[in-house]
Amino acid sequence: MLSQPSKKYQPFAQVNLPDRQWPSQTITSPPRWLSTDLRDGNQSIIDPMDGVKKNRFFDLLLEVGVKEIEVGFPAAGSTEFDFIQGLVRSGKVPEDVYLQVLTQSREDLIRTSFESLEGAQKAIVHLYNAVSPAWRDIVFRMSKDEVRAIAVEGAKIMRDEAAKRPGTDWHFQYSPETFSTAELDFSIEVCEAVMEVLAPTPDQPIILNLPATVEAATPNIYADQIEYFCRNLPNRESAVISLHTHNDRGTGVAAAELGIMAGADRVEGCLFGNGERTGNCCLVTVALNMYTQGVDPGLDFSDIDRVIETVEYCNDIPVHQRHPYGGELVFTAFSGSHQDAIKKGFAAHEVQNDERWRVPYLPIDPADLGRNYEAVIRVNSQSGKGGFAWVLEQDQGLKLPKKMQSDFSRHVQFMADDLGRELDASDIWSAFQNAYHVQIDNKHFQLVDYEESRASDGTRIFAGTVAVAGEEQRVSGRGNGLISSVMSTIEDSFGLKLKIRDYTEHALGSGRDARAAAYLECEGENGETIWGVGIDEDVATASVRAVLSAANTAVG
Ligand SMILES: CC(=O)SCCNC(=O)CCNC(=O)[C@H](O)C(C)(C)COP(=O)(O)OP(=O)(O)OC[C@H]1O[C@@H](n2cnc3c(N)ncnc32)[C@H](O)[C@@H]1OP(=O)(O)O
Ligand SMILES: CC(C)C(=O)C(=O)O
Repeated sequence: MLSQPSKKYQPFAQVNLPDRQWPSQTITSPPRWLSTDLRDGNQSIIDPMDGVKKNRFFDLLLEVGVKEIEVGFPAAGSTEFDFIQGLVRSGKVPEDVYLQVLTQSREDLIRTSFESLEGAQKAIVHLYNAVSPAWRDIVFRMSKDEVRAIAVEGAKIMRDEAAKRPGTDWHFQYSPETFSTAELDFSIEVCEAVMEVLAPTPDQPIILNLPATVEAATPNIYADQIEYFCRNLPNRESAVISLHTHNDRGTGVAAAELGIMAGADRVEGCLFGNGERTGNCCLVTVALNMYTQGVDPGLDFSDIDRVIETVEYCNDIPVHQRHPYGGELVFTAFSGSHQDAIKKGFAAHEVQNDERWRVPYLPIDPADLGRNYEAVIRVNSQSGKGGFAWVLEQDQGLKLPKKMQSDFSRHVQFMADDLGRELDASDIWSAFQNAYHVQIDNKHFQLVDYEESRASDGTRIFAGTVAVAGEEQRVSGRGNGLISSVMSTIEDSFGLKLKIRDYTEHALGSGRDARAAAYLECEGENGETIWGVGIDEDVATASVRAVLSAANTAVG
C-alpha cells in the first residue's frame, strides 16, 4: 500500500484570538534590526567564516547601518571567541552599535560568552533554550518545570556575570527557542520567570526574541502568536519584542511583516535570507518592502551590488537571480507585453512633474538600489517591439517611429528564433544595420561625398556623389525639397521609383558627439512599405543617407 505523507503531520493549532487587531494595522515605522549573519547565518554554511570574512561582513553591516549585530557564538570555539575579542579590542565598533552573542543556558558557556565581550562598550548577551513539547520530550527529556528552570538558572548567571563587569552597558536577550511550536502560555510563563530574575524596566528593557525556529504554520498564525504574547505578557512595557523567523514554508518574510503588525519592535534576520535550512528571514527584503509602503527602513541598500558581492564572498553562496530586490534578473523583462508597459512607464515618468514611482512591472526604482536601467529590458524570442526599441534607444540613442518598430520586429524575431538565445545590444544593432543598410559597406547605393552651400536667398543647396554598384553619379537638391530632389535624381539616373509617405528626424547625442537620425517611410513600386534610416553629423546628411538606405532596401 502507498504511504500517505499527509497522515504523518498534525494540523497546526489555531490561536484563540477572535478580536485580533493585527490584520487592520499598517507598518508605519521601521523596527529595530538585528543581523544574525555572523551567527545563525554563519552556523548554517558549509565552511563557517574565518576572522577575515567575519570582519569584512561586520564592516558591511556597519555600512548598511545595522546597529545590533549578533557577532557569533563565543563558546563554539577559538575562531568565534578570538574574532569577538578582536572586534572589541579593535576600537572599530561605533558607540551606537551593540554587539550581541548567543549562548545556550549552560554555566560554562555563559561565562565564556561574557569573557569574549570583555571591554565592550555596549553588548547584548542572548540566552536561549527550547520550550516546545517535542524538544522538551525528545531533546531535554524534561518536564515543563525543569525546562523553565534551565532558563531561570541561565538568567541568574547572566545577571551575575554582568554585575562583575560594570564597565560595559549590558543588555539581556532571552529566546524561548521553538516559540512558534510551543504552548503560548508556557512561553509567556518562562519569559516571565526570566524577567523576574533580570528585573527589566521600561528604561532598561529585556529583549524577548520569539523564534519560529522551524517555520511550521501560515504567517497569520505567527502573527496571532505575537499579538497574543504582547497582550498577555505581564510588564510588557519592560520588554522589546523581537521576531526571529525562518523560511521553511517559504514565508519567513511574510511572518516577520505580520509580526510587526502584531506589535513586535524588532526583527532578526540575515542579508538575502541566509541561515539554517531554507534560511532566516531576509532583512533586505523586509527592509526594502518598506519603501513600497512609503516607510524609510533606516538601512542603506543604495549600492546593492556591493552588498551582494560581500555577502556572496563571505557565505560562499550565490544570491539567487530571482531573489527579491537583489537578484540579477529581478528588474529585467524579457516578455513583450511587460517590455511595452515598462517602456511606456519610463516615458511617462520622464514627463511627469513629481517623483512618484509608477512604472508598471517595477515595484521599486532600480536606481534606488544603485542599478541602472540598462538591464531592465532584455530581448529574446519572447520579446516584442518595446524590447528592441528600448535597447536601440539605450545603446544607440535611436528612437524608431512606431510603424518602423513593427517592420524591424520581424527581423529581430527571426534572429531570436534562429539563434535560440538572448539577443544582446550588439546583435540588435547589427540586425538593424543589415535590415536598413545603415553604416555598412557593400551597399548598392553609397554616399561618396557630400557638400552643402547656401543660395543668395539662404536656401540650402546640396550636391553629392552616389556610387551605384561602383558607378558614380552626381545627385543634388535644394532646401526643404532636399529628400525629394535626391529621390528624383535616383529615379532619373537609376530608374528606381520610390514614393515618400512619411519622414521623421531627431537629434542624437549631445555636445561634440551630437548627430542626427532620420527615418523615411516610402512606398515601393508595388505598394510595399520600404524604410530608410540615416545617421550623420547633421539632419541634412542624415536625411540623404535615409534616402539611400531606402533605395538599398528596395533593391534588396
Ligand atoms: C536554533 C539555533 O540556532 S540555536 C544555536 C545553535 N548553534 C550552535 O549550536 C553553534 C555553536 N555550538 C557549538 O559549537 C556547540 O554546540 C557547543 C560547543 C556550544 C556545545 O557543544 P556540546 O557541549 O557538544 O553540546 P551540544 O551543543 O551538542 O548540546 C548538547 C547538550 O546541550 C543541551 N542543550 C542544548 N541546547 C541547550 C540550551 N539552549 N540550554 C541548555 N542546554 C542545552 C542538550 O540537551 C544536550 O544535553 P545532554 O548532553 O545532556 O543531552
Ligand atoms: C537561538 C534562536 C533565536 C534561533 O536561532 C532560532 O530559534 O532559530
